[in-house]
Amino acid sequence: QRLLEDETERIHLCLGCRNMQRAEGARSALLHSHPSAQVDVLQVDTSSTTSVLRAAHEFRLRYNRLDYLYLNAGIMPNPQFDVKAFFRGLLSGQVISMLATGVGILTQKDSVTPDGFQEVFSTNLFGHFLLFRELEQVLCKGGLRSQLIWTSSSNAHRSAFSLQDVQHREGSQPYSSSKYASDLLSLALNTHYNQQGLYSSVTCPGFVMTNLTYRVFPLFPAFFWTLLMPVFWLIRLFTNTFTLTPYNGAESLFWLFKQKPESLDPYCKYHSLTSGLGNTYTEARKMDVDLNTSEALYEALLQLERDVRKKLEDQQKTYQSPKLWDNLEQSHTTA
Ligand SMILES: NC(=O)C1=CN([C@@H]2O[C@H](COP(=O)(O)OP(=O)(O)OC[C@H]3O[C@@H](n4cnc5c(N)ncnc54)[C@H](OP(=O)(O)O)[C@@H]3O)[C@@H](O)[C@H]2O)C=CC1
Ligand SMILES: CC(C)CCC[C@@H](C)[C@H]1CC[C@H]2C3=C(CC[C@]12C)[C@@]1(C)CCC(=O)[C@@H](C)[C@@H]1CC3
Repeated sequence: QRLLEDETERIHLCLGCRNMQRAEGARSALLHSHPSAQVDVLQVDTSSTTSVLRAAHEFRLRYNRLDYLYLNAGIMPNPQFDVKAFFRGLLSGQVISMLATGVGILTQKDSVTPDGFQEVFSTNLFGHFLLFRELEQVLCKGGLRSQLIWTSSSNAHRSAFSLQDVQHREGSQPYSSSKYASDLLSLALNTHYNQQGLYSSVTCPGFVMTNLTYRVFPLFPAFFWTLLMPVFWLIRLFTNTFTLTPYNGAESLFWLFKQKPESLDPYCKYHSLTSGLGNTYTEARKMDVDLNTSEALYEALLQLERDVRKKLEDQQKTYQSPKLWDNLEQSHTTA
């Protein structure tokens, strides 16, 4: 919606969604407000490697150029709200930081996908990485610039992430770990791809009322959140991270669309913020990331990618099934 409202650009949108019914709903809503817009849909489930490879194949058949890839899909499954930690936080000097980041008051219960990956890691990070790798040829094309824009979070925290456990099999904060990993990966992608005209950035939409946040209290009806709105507007006087609406949350995603990518700082996260008076703006904040860790994560993801390709090739040989996508056998082993 924010992109289509920008009348200075004539854009062609492709919505990558796992649920086609919802995708068609989103498409119809966009066409209703922008009847002459070009909006396509493409089925993709970022938690499934075969779905990602199939979607990328379909994308390459349909289009020969991609300028912006918004990597937004994300989950925070089975969130557990730690009431004690919340009240401890309220009494401490850290209230604002706790409300802005949610660090320390939320844990999640993760599961394993049929591919054998942790679901949060696969959905929030690895599926996007694989999609990007598959779309490299349409992104890095003909000396033109292109941008990857990750929806990360201020919940991303170094303490939740471990290079020894990149999928976060062991801990109880897979969401924070996956978002910290996206911050690291973005830095590594800038190191490896800027020369080819590809730039990567991370954003945080702030605290937005969406299905993801409603699930924090699954037993409460939706109007519970509406009742809390005056409390949230009050909190907004003390922290600018309560953007609350998806429209406000998308501020930094749109802002990045308008920037020259080479002017962006690879060590910064771009935050959507809303002032006490309700004015929304974007602010760059330095991330707690370093080159060595980002490189190590990048290598680990490349290895996982090789494993996925090998497994699929073996499956195809065993069952002699026809190839579903054309460049599976292409070597992606060099980085
Ligand atoms: N809400 C907030 O306060 C914050 C959100 N974020 C991030 O913003 C992003 C959007 O979340 P938000 O809008 O809040 O949450 P929602 O749950 O409302 O939306 C998540 C979106 O991701 C899609 N999605 C989930 N899993 C997959 C998958 N496996 N394959 C393809 N699409 C998938 C969902 O599709 P479907 O419609 O089929 O469910 C949905 O459209 C996430 O990355 C989240 O981590 C970051 C900071 C704060
Ligand atoms: C009942 C109380 C009056 C209000 C409780 C509010 C909490 C449920 C929210 C306060 C800060 C919120 C928050 C998130 C989830 C819901 C809260 C903890 C996130 C963790 C959601 C996902 C993100 O990526 C973070 C940036 C959010 C940070 C703030």
